[in-house]
Amino acid sequence: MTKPAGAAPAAVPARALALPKASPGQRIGLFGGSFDPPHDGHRLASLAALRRLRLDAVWWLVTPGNPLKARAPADLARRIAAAEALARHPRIRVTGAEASLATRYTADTLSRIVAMRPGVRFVWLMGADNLAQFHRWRDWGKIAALMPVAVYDRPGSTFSAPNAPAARLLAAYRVPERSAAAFAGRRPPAFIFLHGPRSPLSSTALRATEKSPRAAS
Ligand SMILES: Nc1ncnc2c1ncn2[C@@H]1O[C@H](COP(=O)(O)OP(=O)(O)OP(=O)(O)O)[C@@H](O)[C@H]1O
Ligand SMILES: O=C(O)c1ccc[n+]([C@@H]2O[C@H](COP(=O)([O-])O)[C@@H](O)[C@H]2O)c1
Repeated sequence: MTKPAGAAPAAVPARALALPKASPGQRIGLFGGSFDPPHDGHRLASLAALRRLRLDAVWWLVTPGNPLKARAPADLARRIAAAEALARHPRIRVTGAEASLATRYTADTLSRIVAMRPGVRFVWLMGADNLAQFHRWRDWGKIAALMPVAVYDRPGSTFSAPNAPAARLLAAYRVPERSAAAFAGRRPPAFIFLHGPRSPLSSTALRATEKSPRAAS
């Protein structure tokens, strides 16, 4: 049932606010996103990263809000619940930990996560569209210095992403796809562009096709 406009945000369950556990040496992909709503494109990119980068798990970091997006996303509890329902994979973990860390910018979030889970080999994952604006993120160079960055191909960004300002600046650290299996163990900065099956899905398109109960009847 659709939530009435103006309803108070639902509470995020405590288990979803805690940072997941990981052991030193484990390889964890961090996939930050609005997930508003989550879709199979998120799942496709996550499963490809799990397999190609030989990750132990991918954590979906459902953000309280992308600092570059003016539009506020749907409430966090709903997005987390939807992401959990969609992920359905033993190695994909959905977390709202960024909200409890009370960080707004990814560089700050990742600094905290690295400090809280010493010895874990984290990789920052993002779709190719985000690489195009990565140079506009706060302290993006700090992110690249903190952990290897893996970019997954996405329709509309296949050819533009490698020419994005951040991609040019990271070009000297680009690792060929044939070395993907050892990528998570590399000392940052390291950057890889993964190609594979692409999904045309986007949250923007899904929001546009969402029907109100009145329109659906
Ligand atoms: N179809 C897709 N293929 C590859 N990566 C994707 C795809 N959809 C989203 N991503 C990546 O997933 C991460 C989270 O994206 P997000 O939750 O904003 O979804 P989105 O579909 O891009 O949403 P929106 O249309 O609202 O911007 C980003 O790194 C984004 O690049
Ligand atoms: O830190 C920043 O400056 C920054 C700017 C834009 C986006 N991000 C993060 O990038 C991730 C993807 O965002 P989105 O909205 O494209 O799903 C999400 O974790 C955001 O918080 C971070």
